Amino acid sequence: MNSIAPSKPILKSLSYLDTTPKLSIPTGRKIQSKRSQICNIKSIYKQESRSFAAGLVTNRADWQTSCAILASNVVSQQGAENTDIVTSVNGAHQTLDLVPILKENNLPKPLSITDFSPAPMHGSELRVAYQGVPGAYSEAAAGKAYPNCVAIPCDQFEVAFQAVGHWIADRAVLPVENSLGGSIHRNYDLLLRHNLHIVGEVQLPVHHCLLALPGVRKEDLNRVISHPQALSQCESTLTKLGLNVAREAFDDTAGAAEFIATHNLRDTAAIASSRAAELYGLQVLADGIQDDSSNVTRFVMLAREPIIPRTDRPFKTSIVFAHDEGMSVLFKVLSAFEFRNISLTKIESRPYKNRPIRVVGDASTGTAKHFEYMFYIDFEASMADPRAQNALAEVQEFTSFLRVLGSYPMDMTPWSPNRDL
Ligand SMILES: O=C(O)C(=O)C[C@]1(C(=O)O)C=C[C@@H](O)C=C1
Repeated sequence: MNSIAPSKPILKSLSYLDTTPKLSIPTGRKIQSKRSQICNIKSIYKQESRSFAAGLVTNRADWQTSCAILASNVVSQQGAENTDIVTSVNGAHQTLDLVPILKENNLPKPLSITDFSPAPMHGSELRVAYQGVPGAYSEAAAGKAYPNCVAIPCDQFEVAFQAVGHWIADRAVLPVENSLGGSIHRNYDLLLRHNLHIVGEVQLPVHHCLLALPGVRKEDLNRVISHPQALSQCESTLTKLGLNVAREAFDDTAGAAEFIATHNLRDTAAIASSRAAELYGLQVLADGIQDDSSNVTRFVMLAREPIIPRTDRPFKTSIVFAHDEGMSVLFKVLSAFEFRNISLTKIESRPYKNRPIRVVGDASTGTAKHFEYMFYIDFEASMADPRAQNALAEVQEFTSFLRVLGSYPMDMTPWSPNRDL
């Protein structure tokens, strides 16, 4: 997998574009507001970088000429699509040539909303958008899903969705659920708001490390920063390590590592991958700090077009539905699957009160409807399977709104907690 990026700095944050009506509050901030103990130090630094970046906004020609495919070879490209190449991402650590300052690097800068007007030229490689910076688990997931892809970092989940919608990328690979931290709600909401299709899933074993600048000891730390999911996946271990220090949320794990290196923070550690340590010149203070060794994140692969469902291999189908009369419909929907012996693998509900949805009836006239909740269900059957078709025909009768988000091959890759260590 390669990475693509403009070689000049670009605006990283959607907060810079607050006047753009389409955009909502970035996920990271939303989570932080719920976690009052977590304050985002990054915002302070963003103020500085705004004025810095303002002078460097790239134009179309700039963007196109500066787009470079960097042969970063972030994950091994050996093996076919289904081989588990995550091993090399979370692999055993080599002795690092530790440099106290961040090396001048050619790492890709995240795609931001400002990059959308110019459509960059591209070759035949599949361009895959992910949220985060190089070294993020999402980048590893993109490499696992599409081993020969060009990975495009995006600063927000929303940007990754839009990158596919605007043909900047061909696919997006985004996390939806972690075995310890639970659902990534933001992506459920965005699945509904955007018209992309789920074309696959990939399960990524997540092996966290505690990273700090070379020479820093655990006793020097006042703060641990990372993605909120990563912080929650390591909560008990941090306490066991005696790190009862402030925990602060960051947009992504690798971004937290990069931040420490860029700002030479000797009192701060990041939770991130060993690859992030290598990329940003940090040392690994503790290895495998996730609270459970079988820590897995499930990612979905998104495309503009759906794939044709098949029955010659295990498929999963994801749907979202709602009904105007509250939750009572849920029982009926579940029985439509139970009656046909179809197993459910996931059920999620999201409040949806303040956003009307346009429901098109038989006469093709749209009516704006308000629903209290959206329900998301994944079930183990292909849309080519008559059982699934009959179940959905029944679900459609019970509900006011139903959308198939995708019918796609299940990730059957076997893995064991120790294999990626
Ligand atoms: O921050 C990263 O490295 C990510 O790829 C994001 C993310 C997430 O959103 O859950 C992905 C996998 C891990 O569960 C932790 C963080």
